[in-house]
Amino acid sequence: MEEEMLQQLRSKATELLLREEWIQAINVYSQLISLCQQNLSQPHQTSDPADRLSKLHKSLSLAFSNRADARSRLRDFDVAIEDCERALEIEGTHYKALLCKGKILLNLNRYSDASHCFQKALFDNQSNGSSETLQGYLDRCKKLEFQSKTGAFDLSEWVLNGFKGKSPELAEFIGSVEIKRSENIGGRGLFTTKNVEAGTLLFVTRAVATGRGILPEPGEDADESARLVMWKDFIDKIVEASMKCGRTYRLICTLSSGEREEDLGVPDISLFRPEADELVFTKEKPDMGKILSILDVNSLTEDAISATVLGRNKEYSGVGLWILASFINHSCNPNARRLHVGDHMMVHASRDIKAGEEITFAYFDVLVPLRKRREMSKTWGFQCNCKRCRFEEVFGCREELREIEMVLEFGGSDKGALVFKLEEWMKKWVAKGKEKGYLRASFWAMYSEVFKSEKSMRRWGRRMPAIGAVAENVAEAVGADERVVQTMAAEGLRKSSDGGSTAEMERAMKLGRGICSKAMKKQATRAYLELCLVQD
Ligand SMILES: C[S@@+](CC[C@H](N)C(=O)[O-])C[C@H]1O[C@@H](n2cnc3c(N)ncnc32)[C@H](O)[C@@H]1O
Repeated sequence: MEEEMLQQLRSKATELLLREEWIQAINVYSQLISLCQQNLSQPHQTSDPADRLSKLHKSLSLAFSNRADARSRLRDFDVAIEDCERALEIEGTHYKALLCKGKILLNLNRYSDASHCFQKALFDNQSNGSSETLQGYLDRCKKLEFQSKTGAFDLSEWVLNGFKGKSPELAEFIGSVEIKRSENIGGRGLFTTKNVEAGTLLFVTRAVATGRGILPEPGEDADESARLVMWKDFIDKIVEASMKCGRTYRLICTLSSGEREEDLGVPDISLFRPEADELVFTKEKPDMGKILSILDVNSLTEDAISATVLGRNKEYSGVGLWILASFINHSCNPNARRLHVGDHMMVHASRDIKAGEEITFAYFDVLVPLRKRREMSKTWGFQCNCKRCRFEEVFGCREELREIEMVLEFGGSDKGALVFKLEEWMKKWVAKGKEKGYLRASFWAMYSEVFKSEKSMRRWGRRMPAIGAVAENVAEAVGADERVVQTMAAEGLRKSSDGGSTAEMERAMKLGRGICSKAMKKQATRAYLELCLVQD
């Protein structure tokens, strides 16, 4: 009778599991678990009590590990791991429980803990015939653990194959960075702990959640509702992740909700290392209001100017929450950029950064004059307080710059003449290297137009600094930018096809590091830059 009831529940649960009806399967496994526990606590008249106990224990451990599997499919990792632990308390090398726990830990980026589970599972009798699968998981753990310890990522093959196939699997990685108070900008910010070269990866992090969709052109009727659907989906996913994972919610709560940033605590960077946390799961009921205001301040869109989305159809728009990246402040002379690969964000230096310098990226376009940047930072809810803005605040009142802005706004003048004038004024004002870079960046649109026009170059080229020098100066001041590198690479490609110098191409390649990061080797960087030129 006892066995009959257990068997009925087991068959029903297996069927639900096979049909991938996870919630119902979890319910039936919960009933099975209760029944096993009840039976274990009640003595029973039987000819072989030891055999009965052993069968009940087997049923119980299997039920726990199957419920863990169903829970993990719903990404309910905290409770799924608890189930694995309970199965393993009964049977220390339970194959299914170890496999499930290993997969969850791999998903939580705890590579060495996951590896430990897969190793142990290899020794279980039931692993016969599955050693290849386990070896596959062990190889993945090894590769990801290496990436997470060294920051040695390589996207070259994928880039050179034209982003065909699945995007490469990436580990999470935290390089030489720390969170500190930002004296210059305010609130907290992310800082380097040693000198880093342009292209160096600073960290790689996976989104808590993303929302993606194909949005109609801005202004079209359907635009607003498509955007709302994407945001709603994104917010729902964040709330779900906060409810299911105590650690995720705790980390989200370290972020700014935009108020009194100066009073917020400064979390230690180790908090963000997945392996640093003990597997102790305390649940807190997520506060919806708090989550919404945090998302308001910290959500990032993938199509920002300092971001490059690799390997996805450009028509897709995406929004996401990447926790560590949320500590990065905006600057109009940024020194970092981000690459998006699937749900991972790879943040790298877009120019050389000194130890102790704040890491910043551009929330909005910084290749525009101060007045435009002021408007944009206002829509972000802050007044930019960066070094470049402070410098241009003083220079910005110069009548000569106003004149250029007016002409640019209303059009009509020879841009070559304007560039020439600005260059002459900068000489008169004795502007230093970085300062020249700031002003050239502010008026990049006009420089670019001139460099791209053969007619303008014939007329003004000899009286202006070369594209290579201007581009390097701008990149030194505001970090490498795709548009600047593209203008230089275009000139390089044009000259090389004429059989001329490729010095511009070489310089573009050097700056390309600041765009592509060291995760792309030389050939891949070149292929990527050429691809950008074709698409331009
Ligand atoms: C994503 S958070 C950046 C980290 C934040 N400072 C913190 O302490 O958590 C964005 C917020 O930081 C502040 N912020 C970022 N860049 C800034 C800038 N250039 N000038 C002034 N405030 C800035 C604004 O309050 C903005 O809403």
